[in-house]
Formats: sequence, C-alpha cells, structure tokens
Amino acid sequence: MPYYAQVDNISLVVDTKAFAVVSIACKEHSLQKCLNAFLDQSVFELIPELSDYKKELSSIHSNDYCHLILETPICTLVINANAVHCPELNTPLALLHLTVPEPKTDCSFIYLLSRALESAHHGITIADARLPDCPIIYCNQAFSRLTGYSIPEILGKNCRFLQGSDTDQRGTQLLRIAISEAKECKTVLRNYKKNGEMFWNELTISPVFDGHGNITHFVGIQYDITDQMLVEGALKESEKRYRTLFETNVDGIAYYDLSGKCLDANETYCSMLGYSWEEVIDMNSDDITPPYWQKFDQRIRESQLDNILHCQEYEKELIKKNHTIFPVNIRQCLHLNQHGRPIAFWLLVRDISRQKETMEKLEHSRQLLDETGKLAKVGGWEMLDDQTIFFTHEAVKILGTGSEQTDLEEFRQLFIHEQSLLFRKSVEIAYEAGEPLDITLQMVRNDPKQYLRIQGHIKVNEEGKKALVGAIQDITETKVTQDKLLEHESHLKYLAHHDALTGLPNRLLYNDRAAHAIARAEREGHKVAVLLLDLDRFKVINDSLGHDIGDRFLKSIASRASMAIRDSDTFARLGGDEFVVLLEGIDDTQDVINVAQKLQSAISQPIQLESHNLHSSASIGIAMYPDDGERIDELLRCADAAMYRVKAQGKNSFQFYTKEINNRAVELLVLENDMHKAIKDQDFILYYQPQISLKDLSIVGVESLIRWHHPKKGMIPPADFIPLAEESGMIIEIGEWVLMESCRQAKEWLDKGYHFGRIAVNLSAKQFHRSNITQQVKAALESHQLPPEHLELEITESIAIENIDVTIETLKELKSLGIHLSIDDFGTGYSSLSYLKRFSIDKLKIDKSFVDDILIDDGGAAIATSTIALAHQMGLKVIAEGVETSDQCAFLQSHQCDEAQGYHISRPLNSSDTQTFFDQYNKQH
Ligand SMILES: Nc1nc2c(ncn2[C@@H]2O[C@@H]3COP(=O)(O)O[C@H]4[C@@H](O)[C@H](n5cnc6c(=O)[nH]c(N)nc65)O[C@@H]4COP(=O)(O)O[C@H]3[C@H]2O)c(=O)[nH]1
Repeated sequence: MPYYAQVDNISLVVDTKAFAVVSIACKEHSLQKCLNAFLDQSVFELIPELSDYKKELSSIHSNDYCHLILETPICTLVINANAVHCPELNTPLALLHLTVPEPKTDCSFIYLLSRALESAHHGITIADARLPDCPIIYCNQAFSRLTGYSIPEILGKNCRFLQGSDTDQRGTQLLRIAISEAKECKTVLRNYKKNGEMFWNELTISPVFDGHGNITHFVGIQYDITDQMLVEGALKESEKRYRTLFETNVDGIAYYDLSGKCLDANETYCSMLGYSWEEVIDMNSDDITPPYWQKFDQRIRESQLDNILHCQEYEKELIKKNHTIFPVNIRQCLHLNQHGRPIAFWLLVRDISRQKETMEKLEHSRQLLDETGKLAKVGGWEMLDDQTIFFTHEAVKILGTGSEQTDLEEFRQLFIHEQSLLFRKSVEIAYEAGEPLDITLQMVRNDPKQYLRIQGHIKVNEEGKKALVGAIQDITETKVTQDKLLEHESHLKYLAHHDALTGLPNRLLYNDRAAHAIARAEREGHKVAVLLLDLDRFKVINDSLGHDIGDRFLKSIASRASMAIRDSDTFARLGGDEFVVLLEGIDDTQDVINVAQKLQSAISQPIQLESHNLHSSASIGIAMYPDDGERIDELLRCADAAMYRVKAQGKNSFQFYTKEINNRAVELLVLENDMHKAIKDQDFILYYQPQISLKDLSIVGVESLIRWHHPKKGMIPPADFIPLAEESGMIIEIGEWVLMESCRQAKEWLDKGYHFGRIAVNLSAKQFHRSNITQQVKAALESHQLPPEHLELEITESIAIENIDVTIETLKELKSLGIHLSIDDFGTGYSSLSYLKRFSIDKLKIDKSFVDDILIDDGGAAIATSTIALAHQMGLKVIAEGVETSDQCAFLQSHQCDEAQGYHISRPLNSSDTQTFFDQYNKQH
C-alpha cells in the first residue's frame, strides 16, 4: 500500500463521524491520482498513530485548531487539523494538513533533537506565544506521564490548566512577569495531575525569539520534585525538631571535636557552667575539667575511639566559671561520618549535685538507721506487691540468711511450720484489711532457739501500689527472760497454791476451788461435799520414825488418795496429816459415801518405807453444801467436827456432819470453859490403878489416872477431856496439878505405912516438852517430901521420840532426880532400839492393844514376847497394861513379863478405895 508519508503537503478531508477520507489534495499531481485510491478508507488505516487522537478529532468544531506531531516509524508527521464544513455532505469534517518537516533519516539533527526531547525524563512543552493565550503546541511523552493527561488533551491548552486553587500565587506571579517580560524564569509550583493528585512542579520557562527579536514561543521544562520536596520538608522538620530538643533540653548538650574543642552547646550546658555560649565555644574540655579528672577523660575518649564504642556513660566533675566544682553524669556518644569514621563527640551532661546530695543524705540516713538498728538489734524489711522482700543489713544479720532479697515463700521457710502459716495469714490480713502486723515467730533452727518479732504496716506509694514495711527484731533474750519470768511466776504461783511436800493444792487453792464449786453448785442446783481427812496414826509414825519417813509416808498417802478420786475433784493438804477432798456436782449422798470408802481403803493399805511396813487409817468428817453450811469456813468447821466425832468414836471411819455433832462440838466448847473452872474449883480428882509383880504378885505401884467430877455432868473420863486439854494447852496446868496431887497422895500413903512401891504419873507431850518438867518434878517431890524412888513418870513412845536429843537430855535430868521412868504404850510407835538405849528409862509398858491380842493372834503374842525379850536384854523391866483375864496374866507370867496392870487386878480406884485395895490385897497375898 503506498504510504501517505511518502508525500508531502497532503490535505485530507475526513468525515469525523466515520473517519473516512472524504477527499485528498496533494501539490504533486502525479501523486494525486494514486492517493485517490485511498478515498473512503479509514484515516486510521492510513495513519495508525492517529488512533490516540480519535476523540479529539471527532470533537473538532469550526475554529478549533489541533496541532499534532506524530512519530511514525518512517517519519515525523506534523498534522494541523481544523474543522471545515461541507454543505453537500452535511457532516462534520476535519481538514488534516499533513507535512513531513524533514525527511526522516538517522543522521538528521532534527530527528536527534526530537529523539532527545522524547526520551527526556523532564516534561517538555512548547507554547506558541503568537497565538492567543499562548497554547501548548508541543509536549513530550514525559510531560504526558507527569501530568497524567494524554498529549491530545494537553495540546492547545495553556499551562495554567495544571494549577489548583491553592497554587502559590507568588510563583504564578513570577511566571506571569517572566512571560510578559519575555524572560527566563524558574519556579516551583503546586500543580495537579489529571487524577487530582498534587505534585510539586519545578518549572523552567525560556522564551524563543525570531530573527526580528520577536518572541514566538516558550519552551517549558518541568520536573516533578514532590519526593524531593517531601524529603527536604521532612529533613527541615527533623532539623527543627532536633534543634528544639537541643535548645530546650533540661540536660546540657555539647558537641566536641576529637581534640576536645567545643563546637556547639545548648543553653543548659552553658548556664550549668556559668559561661555564655560564645565563651564555651572553642573552649577545650580540659578547661572545665579538674586536673584529677583529665586523665580519666582522656582514657574514656581513647577507649571510645579505639573500640568504636558508640556511647559511654560515666560520672565526673566539672569546674564552673566561678571555680566551683560540681558532679555530673555524662553520656558521651561518638559522631561518625558517612564512612563510619568518628568525627566528634556528642555529650549529654546532667548536673547531679542535688542527686549526689540526696544520695549522700540517704546514705547517711541509711547508715544512721543501720547503726541504730544494730544497737537496737532492729532490722528493716519491705515486701512489695509481687511478694519480693528486701532487708536492711541488720535484718540480714538477724536472719542470718546472707541475702538482702527474698520472697514471701522463701522467707516463711525460716520459721517453724505453724508459725509460718500464721505469718502468711497476718500478711494477708495486713494487705486486705490494712491491719498492722505484729507477730513473734520462732525460727526453725533450734540450737539455740531464736525468736523474732516482726512488725509491719501497709504503705501506699505514689503509684498507688501497696508495700508492707516494717521492722524485724531479735527478741530471743527478752523472750527467754520473759519465758523464765513466766515460768518463775507460774512456779511461784504453783508454790503459793500447792503444798511443797505432796504437790497437792494447799489451803489457798482449796479455798479458791471451794468458792468456785459453791458458786457453780448454786447456779446448777447441785451439792458439794467437803471431806476432811485426818490420818489416825501419822503422829506416831512421824514422831517415832522421823520426819523423813513421815514426809515420805504423807507423799505416798497423798498419791494413793489422789488416785481414789476423779480428776475434777480436789484433793488438798491443809497441813500436817490433815487433808480435804472437795467433791462437786453431787446429787446423791451415796456417791460421797463411795468416795469416803475408797479413800479409806486406799489409805489403809500398808506402805513399805525402807524396812518399815507402815499402817495407817483415816478419820473422815463430811460436810455438805448447802445442807450444813454455805460458806467455805463453815463447811470446813462442820467437817472438822464430824471428823472429831470419828476420832472420838475410835477412828478409821467416816461421819457425815449432823446436828448432834454440832451439839457435841458446842458441848466441847463448853467443856473447855468448864475445865478452867474445874482447876479452880478442884473438880479434878485422881484415881489410882494398882500394878503388881507377876513374879511374886506383890503390889509394885499405882498409876494415877485423872477424872473430872463435873458439877452437872458427873464423872468425865480422861479420853473426853485430855485431848481437849492438850489442844488448848491446859494440859500443862492440869498435868502440874496431877504431879503435885500424886506426890501428896503417895507421901500420905507412905506416911500411913502403905508399901505400894511407886506412883506412876502420865506426862503429856506438851507438859514434857514445853514446861520445865524437871523443875516441876523436883518441886513436887520437895513440896511433899516424897522420896524420888516412889515416883515414876510415864511418857508415851511418841513423846519420847519427838525432838529426840532434847528428850534424851530431859530424861537424863529427870533420872538424876532419882525417879523412875517408863515408856507408855510401847509398841504403838516405831521406836528404834538405838533410841531406847539412849533413853535413861527403867521400864517398858506394853500397850493394851497388844495385850488384847496375845491370845488371839500370833502377831500380838509375838510383839508382846519380843518386847519382853528386848526389854530384858536392855536391862529394862516390862509391864503389861490392860490385862483383863487370868489367861492373859498366865501368858505374860509364862513369858517372864515383870509386872501387870488391868481390870483383872483392879479397875482404877479413888484414893480411899485404893487404900482398901491395899489392905485387902496385902491380906490375900
Ligand atoms: N478396857 C480396859 N481399860 C483398862 C484396863 N486397865 C486399865 N485400863 C484403862 O487404861 C488406861 C490406862 O492409862 P493410859 O494408858 O495411861 O491412858 C490414859 C492416859 O493416857 C490418859 N490419862 C489419864 N490420866 C492422866 C493424867 O493424869 N495425865 C495425863 N497426861 N494423861 C492421863 O488417859 C488415858 C485413859 O485413861 P483412863 O480412861 O483412866 O484409862 C486408863 C485405865 O482405866 C483394862 O484391863 N481394860
């Protein structure tokens, strides 16, 4: 197909609806013919490059002008198009005038220029200054790409079409002036692409003049510098930001070169040193560094440079302009150039004078706290929210853990298990209820035991977090002392409330318990029983075998009796051999009887102490609350009266308090009064019981036995008033009278010619030990002129054994008077042979209880016979008392008992009857 481009200056009229070539006009007639062959063909078949301009071509109206430069593979085609009207065809037509400016060849300069323009990255436009509004008549592809518009959209327009409402008026003004003055101008404008996107357009326009100097065109070179603008903007922003940071930083910032010269510094740095910026600049770092820090400074710099350490932090001192030295914290960073080579140092300098001062004060306070803590042995601790615990030095020392930090669980392990649980609970309470913590804990290690007092309270810090803060104190010493004191106190309390010998409650504790028991019984409607217990033969055991045995005996009795009662009952020792049992919650008297029987059975069991087989029994008096009394003392008194009744009735029994007993007690009281009167009124008389020799049956003596001839009650036997007289001390007076009267009577009988041997007088314990008995005896003998060999004093075994050394002395003195001495009731005590030997006695009197038994059991006979043998071995005589039968008399006779006394021979007789007895007996024998 012949190519249109081979011809020049061709005009094509194109139907803009169908784009069919309507007519072709060509200057060269030779060509016209052949070109006519293309009539009615599509213009795009002839010039394919025109396809891009299809829209523009179809919209060309009259007076519209369109200028196109099309690059074809063969040539550059310049097309000027305008609208024409053809009335015959009645269709819009476009007149396309095609020219080929220059044949397209490789070496064509125009071609090269056009190639350069098209391959340029800058947008290039040419505007025709001769046409109105200076339309763009050329733009390259780069401009099309830059703006997003197609070339046909661009051509014919003024460059203003890229502007927006916010395009800088100053820039456009510059442009307008340059255009009006036909000058070159370079500016940057805010332009908009076809899609509305803004871009920064760096625009350079240059005017083109014709040969007459008239301006014909403007060439515009445009470049999108948006990215560059953004980077620059960001850079500026960053610079500004950092500058602000630099200028307004609270820390000093300085920039030093590698030689130590200051290149820049901020306001803070300058004022920190007291210099102006101008003074600081060019100053060397050594100028503001004390000499003793300069080497250090040097080393830091060198090590940073050698090792390319980007940043280093250290503390040093600086000198102010006013020469004061102050501490600073410095963060020194290397500034590297783009090749990574150090070129300077950045210094971030902070004045830490205050901080140091605070730290020093804190350290001082801490040291003070440590010192006082050490003195007071008080450590500090703090537990944070996460249960981490911190300790002071002293606390670490106290705990002995060696660590200043631990956690709650680990800390708890230091204490014994139950207490560690208690501690955790206390911590929880402190956190939850805000209650202060104060607890004493014993540490796990036991040797020696260690006790800590841990106190703490909740503290809330500025962030609202809770911490438990407090003190740890080693209170081992205090605790041990306290424990000892408590122990001591409780021991004292125990001693004050318990009997030292038996460990039983004493009277004080008994009174306390009795008061409680009475109060409880009153509330609950029960009864209380008070059992007063007296050991029947304790005195004898104690006196004869000594206090040691006596004490051991009491202990044994106490432990046995304790076992006979319930734990809830009280068994107390009131003193001596007197005990009391308090039974609570009693509803039935039978229960009390059961207890009394159990007690008696327990006590009556023989007790083996060393070689002694000891027997005892108890006399028990019982009083009941509320029947017999409502007060403690009242009840005890009643029990005591009942107990005396038991004693009076033969011991080893129990007795409930009754009205009659009370009457009896009253009676005894009256009796005691009467006794005083009886001495004055001479209501006492003596009876005499004869004693005979079992060898020749001759009378060898009489025993004086007192009787009370009461004006109202008649004859009262000694058993009814002697114990009372002993108790009240009146026995001394009575005994003195008996001694005198006996001597008087004896002398009278002697004077009357009666050979009765000796008159035997009973001495009571009090009379023997508490009065000057030797003087009394001497006085009685002398006052009645009785030869001493006619007087015999009977002292019981228990009297003799009591205070044995004194007894021996007293007996010696008495003996030296020339009188006879005998031991009464022999066998009932526990006299040891060695004692007997030391006593200056003449005779032993076998007690009636043994005489009673001599024919009944072997034991009684054995005691009697061995007493006789023993006495004879020691050169003593033996008399048996209470001999009631001839068989007893015969037995004693056959066992060489020296003398006898008893109803079998004679009952005690008054003075005149005694005389009659002498007369009759002497006649019979
Ligand atoms: N069942 C029975 N009894 C017999 C028999 N033979 C003598 N007796 C009683 O046994 C007691 C013997 O006196 P005792 O052992 O010294 O025991 C005396 C003595 O310890 C004391 N006593 C009597 N008179 C005095 C006195 O003047 N001074 C002192 N301190 N005590 C005296 O009173 C105790 C009792 O004296 P008594 O009632 O006079 O009782 C007397 C006497 O009456 C007998 O065969 N069968």
